[in-house]
Amino acid sequence: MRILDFYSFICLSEVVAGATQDTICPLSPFDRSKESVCADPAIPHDFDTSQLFQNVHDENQKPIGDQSSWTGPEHCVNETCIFANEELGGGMVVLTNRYYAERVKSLPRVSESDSATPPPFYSEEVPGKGIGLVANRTIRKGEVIMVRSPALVAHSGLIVRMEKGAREAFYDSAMSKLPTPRREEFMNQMGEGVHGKIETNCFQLYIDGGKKGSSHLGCYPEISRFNHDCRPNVHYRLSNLTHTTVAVRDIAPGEELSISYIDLLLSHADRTQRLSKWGFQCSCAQCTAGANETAASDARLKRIAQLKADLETFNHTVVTAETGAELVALYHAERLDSYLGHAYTRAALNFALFGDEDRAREYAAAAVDALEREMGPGVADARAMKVLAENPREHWTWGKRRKEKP
Ligand SMILES: C[S@@+](CC[C@H](N)C(=O)[O-])C[C@H]1O[C@@H](n2cnc3c(N)ncnc32)[C@H](O)[C@@H]1O
Repeated sequence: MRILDFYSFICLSEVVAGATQDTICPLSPFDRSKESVCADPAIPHDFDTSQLFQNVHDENQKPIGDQSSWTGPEHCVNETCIFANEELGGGMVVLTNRYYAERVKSLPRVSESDSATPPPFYSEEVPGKGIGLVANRTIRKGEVIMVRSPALVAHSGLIVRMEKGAREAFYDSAMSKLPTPRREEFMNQMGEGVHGKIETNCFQLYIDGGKKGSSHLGCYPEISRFNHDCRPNVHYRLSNLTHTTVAVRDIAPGEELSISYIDLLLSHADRTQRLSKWGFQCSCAQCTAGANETAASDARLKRIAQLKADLETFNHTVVTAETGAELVALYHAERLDSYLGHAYTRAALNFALFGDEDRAREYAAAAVDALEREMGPGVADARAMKVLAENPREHWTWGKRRKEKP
């Protein structure tokens, strides 16, 4: 049995480029190489509207805006139409078919008031990267920086398939539905025309939990000013349509705020190749380090991949109680601050399997702290780790099967 099978009870989502998997299955903003993780692009044409609210309707959650504040469908090209809401987050347009529009309308409302106020950053030109966000005060690890709803949500497949001329007119019409400040914010983003801005700045979302054809792009104009760093100091998560950014380490005044656009566990060569698809060469400290440092980092990343594979195999004799601790130490050495939740989780479970009570408690408590920062307060994975931290001996993994090597 692979240990991953029972991890999946606890870790509902695997870390995918710094995001969590939810009603929307988010990937990195730009990392289209991972599309197959969530869905393939086919659109459900015949759908039963009685099923629309099945997964997302919750009596206690207000849907995303008053239904009457939505306009559309308008300007339909084949099945793709414009739906707009001037009230939400300063204005939102949704370019999709009727099925997904209904899903979007039923998602919970975003509470932008959870953002840090006044903003703990300013924007300025950063050498070699265009505009970026810079801290205007110390930002503490765990602080929520921004909570935002998108200005534009577009069905990736439908937009790509649209004939270019029709698409331009469609975009013009969509932009006209946004209130002027929101439209200006959107149009100020990097990229040529609306399509270029979508390609450069938007995050991949999977409405409908990754079901076939549910891939959309969500554009958050303020978030799009975050530059990429291979060892970012800010983590983002997407839940429903809400984009939340959180500091993963203390950030000093004057330091640039960064997120990652790609999977951070890739080697230097793979990261470079991945980022080149979006037309830039990464100038972060990790990518511009000397040859020796780059080789040492790549060696650590290789070892991380090996340890993760070993830990996933239930009866693996290579694994000792210390394997998880080594994994966590490597994550720290690599400054993978946005991925610590799962590293600590793996280590805590491994200590429990070996019957080491103190270390299971210690690592499970650290996992709770990291998971809540990365995935949000009270997330199921963190709750599961809390149970382990409180009483390792009662945990179902306690002392099970895995034995120290003689
Ligand atoms: C989402 S935008 C980020 C904000 C952008 N700098 C601006 O002026 O609006 C992504 C673009 O920023 C630039 N960029 C982001 N991170 C970078 C990095 N680490 N190194 C070099 N350029 C970067 C690239 O041009 C990239 O296509």
